[in-house]
Order: sequence, then structure tokens, then C-alpha cells
Amino acid sequence: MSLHIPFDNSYARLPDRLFTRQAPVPVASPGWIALNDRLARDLDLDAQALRSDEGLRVFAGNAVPDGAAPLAQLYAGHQFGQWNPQLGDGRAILLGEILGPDGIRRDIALKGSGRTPYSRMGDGRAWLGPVIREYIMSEAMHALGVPTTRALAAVTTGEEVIRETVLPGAVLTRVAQSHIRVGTFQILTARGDHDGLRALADHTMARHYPDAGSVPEMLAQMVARQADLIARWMSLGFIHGVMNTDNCSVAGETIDYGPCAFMDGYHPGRVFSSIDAHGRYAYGNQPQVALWNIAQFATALVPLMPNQDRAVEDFTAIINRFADLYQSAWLDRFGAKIGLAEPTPEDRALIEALLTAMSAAGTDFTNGFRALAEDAPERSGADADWIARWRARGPDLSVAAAANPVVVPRLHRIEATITAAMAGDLSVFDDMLTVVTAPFEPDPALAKIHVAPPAGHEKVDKTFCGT
Ligand SMILES: Nc1ncnc2c1ncn2[C@@H]1O[C@H](COP(=O)(O)OP(=O)(O)OP(=O)(O)O)[C@@H](O)[C@H]1O
Ligand SMILES: [Mg+2]
Repeated sequence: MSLHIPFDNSYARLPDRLFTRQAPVPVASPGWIALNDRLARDLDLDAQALRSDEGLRVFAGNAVPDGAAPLAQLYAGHQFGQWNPQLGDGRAILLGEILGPDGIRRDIALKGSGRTPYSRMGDGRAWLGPVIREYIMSEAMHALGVPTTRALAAVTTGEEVIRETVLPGAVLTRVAQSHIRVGTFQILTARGDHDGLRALADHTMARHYPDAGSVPEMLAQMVARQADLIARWMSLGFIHGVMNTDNCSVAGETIDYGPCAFMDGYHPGRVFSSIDAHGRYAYGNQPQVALWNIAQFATALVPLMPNQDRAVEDFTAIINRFADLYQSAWLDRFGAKIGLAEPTPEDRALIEALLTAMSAAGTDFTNGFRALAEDAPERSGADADWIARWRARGPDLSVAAAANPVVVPRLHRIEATITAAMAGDLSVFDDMLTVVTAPFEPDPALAKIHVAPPAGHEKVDKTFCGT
């Protein structure tokens, strides 16, 4: 094969009960949706070679590049609080890992690449809609400065996928610092596989927490990363939608863009996911859920400690730091959103008063905050009293402009993009990607339709995992 990807597969060297070696299942007739040239270049991969017919075959799962060690990873997870003792990649294949020019090891994985031993009742496939959604959302999140998995490529399969209806199949190629989830640890602990657990912990520390040196320190650093990550989500009005422990990356990246959304009208109780009947993963619950997931991670780590009673005590103290770390990250993020580079605890009341006003007025989250950067605070839904207090505080509008994007990928625009792609028109996708990957300074002509909140008939109230 002339296509060269310099794989170095460390996960495949772990005990083989952590995964199953499995090649992707070939598809009928691959076609391009997108190749992420920019990401390819950042990873020191040859974008032109990836864009070849050979690249297309690789991204469809029809060819396995030299040096790859394809496998499906094993994991468990708490799904909506319920323990599921065995999940695993039911429709994903880790092709292998590469070391970037930045020295960071990254997974290259296919999602929607066919059945694996962990597929249970699923077909192992994805349809075009969720592939487009994950591509756009993850690339936008990256451009917004949020730690996230990335999209390297997306292709159609030329095959049909049966959901509620017949849909076109697609495969996403995802790049992640790793696909190690809280649930990857949980399954080993639940099985009493302490050697496997030790091997996974050593691997995770070497890879993601190289200066931790101990399990409690890894946990402490993981707590800090999650606090920062969730504060970033909150500051952008992002709702993940399915924060199960199997969708919580130990590396601290946003992973699994299933029923996710950026809020239009602000409300802390906002939920979109059609499968989240009780609002467990509502916008305002995300910090608590992250903490709950961290607690599951800590629980899974206990058997690694020589004195388990002592470990429970120590880990509890470490986990309890989440609240302060999160509150402080939240204050930094939202302080910047109202133009304060160095917010003080007293500024919290000012920010909260604005959010209360926005919620009462149903202000568009993105546009409401952006209005502050544009010195038009009345458009945020704030009253004259708030505006006077805000001005008296001396906000720096350039700080607000750097914290408040002009555009985010809105749900109704993603839906429109999917509809166009289904009809064979990928230009809507290309344009949307161009806009949301320059979220602070988008091309004004292209950005217009992305700045506008959905008109009544365009509103999307529900997202579907729609796997
Ligand atoms: N069509 C499918 N066929 C087989 N397994 C599936 C399918 N859809 C989802 N699964 C499996 O069900 C579990 C829960 O799905 P979930 O939507 O959280 O993950 P995902 O979106 O498939 O993948 P990831 O978390 O890697 O982004 C996962 O283990 C996933 O592999
Ligand atoms: Mg998942």
C-alpha cells in the first residue's frame, strides 16, 4: 500500500482481554463526505495521499492500512445511572495510534464500521445524519477551544441502514487522545481483574497523566480536567445529552456527539435528548453528573490501592475538590463572557443576575452573550439596572469578544445540512463547517443563516441518538 500511516499501537500491547482483534467490515460502495486536510496536516499525515481512492477505502473500512492493528475495545458503563456490565465498541474499530509532531499519541478509529463481538442487537453501523452531526459538532468544539475528539474523515457506504426508516450508511473516522472511558476501568474492577486494571492504569498514566506518578494524583488531575471541561461546555451553552460513564473520556476530552446540542433560548433545565425522559443530563445538571461519573472512576480505582479503606477516604477528599475547581473555572469562563478578565467572587452575583434575566426572557444563549461584546447589552435580555451595574464594573469588550462566539452549530442548521446531504448536496455541509470552525470571526455572508436563531417552524426540540 502506498498510503503510509506511521502506526505505533500501544493499546494492542495491553492484555488481550481488554479488547478483541477485529477488522472493519467492508462496505458496498464508498463515497467521500469529507476529509479534514487541516487535521491531517497537524498530525503530519499526507492529506493528498489520504484523499486518494486508497484513503477512501481505508476510511470506509474496505482496506486496512499497513501497521494498523484493528481492534474493538471492551468497556462497561452506567447508562442513565443504570449499570450495564458489558458494552464495548459495538460499531467502532480502533485502527491504531500515531504520535503527532506535538509528541501526543492519538487514536485513529472508525465509527460505524460494522459488527463486533460487542454489537449485541446492533448492526454495527451509523447513518449519514449522526456522522455529519459528530463531524460538525466536534470540529466546532475544537475551534471553540474545548478539548474534544476530532473528525479526520467521513464517508458514505453505499449501503442502507435500517432505523425507523431506511437511511444511507456512513462511517466517521475519529481522532482522540484515546478512547479510554471511565467504563473501561469499571469493567475490569467489576470483573475483579486487578492485573488488567493495573495494566490499564499504568497505560493511562503514561499516556494521559505522565507527571502524575500515582493513582491518587491521576484522579486529582482527572478531576481538574473534568472541572475545566464542563465549565467550558456550560460557557458555550453546550448540552452533551448522554453523559453515561462509557461516554466519559479519562483523557478529559468531549466524546460521543450523540443527542447533543447547543442551546438556542437559554434555560438551565434545557434537555434535547429524546432518550433522556427525566432530564438527568439537562444543561444545568452537567456539573453534578460529571462529579457522579468521577466518583464511579474513583470507585473503579480503589482496588489498585494497598489500603482500601484509606483509599476511599483519600479519594473522597480528592473528589470533593471538584466543586471548588468547577466553580472557579465557571467564574473565569462566565467572567470573560461579560468582559471581566479577572472576575472576583463578588462578580458571581452579576453573572447570575444576567442568566436569570436571560432565562426569563428566553434570550438566545449565543447571541445574548455576543451582544455584550458588541456593546448592545439590551439585546441580552438584561434590564437597565443590570446594564448600569455592568458598565460600572468596567467590562473590557475585547475580553467578551474573545469568549463569546458569533456562531455555534445550531441544531436546526445541522438538520438542514443533513437534509441537503441526503439529497446529494454537500455544499451546505461544507459551508457550515467553514463557518463553525471560525466561530469568532466567521465569513459574514456565510454566517448569516447560522447567526439567526431558529424560526418557529425550524425549531428542533428533540435530538435522537439515531445511531
Ligand atoms: N448500531 C449499533 N450497532 C452496534 N452497537 C451499537 C450501535 N449503536 C450503538 N452501539 C453501542 O451501544 C453502546 C452505546 O452507544 P453510544 O451511542 O453511547 O456510543 P456510540 O455513539 O456508538 O460510540 P462512542 O461512544 O464511541 O462515540 C456503545 O457501546 C456502542 O458501541
Ligand atoms: Mg458512546
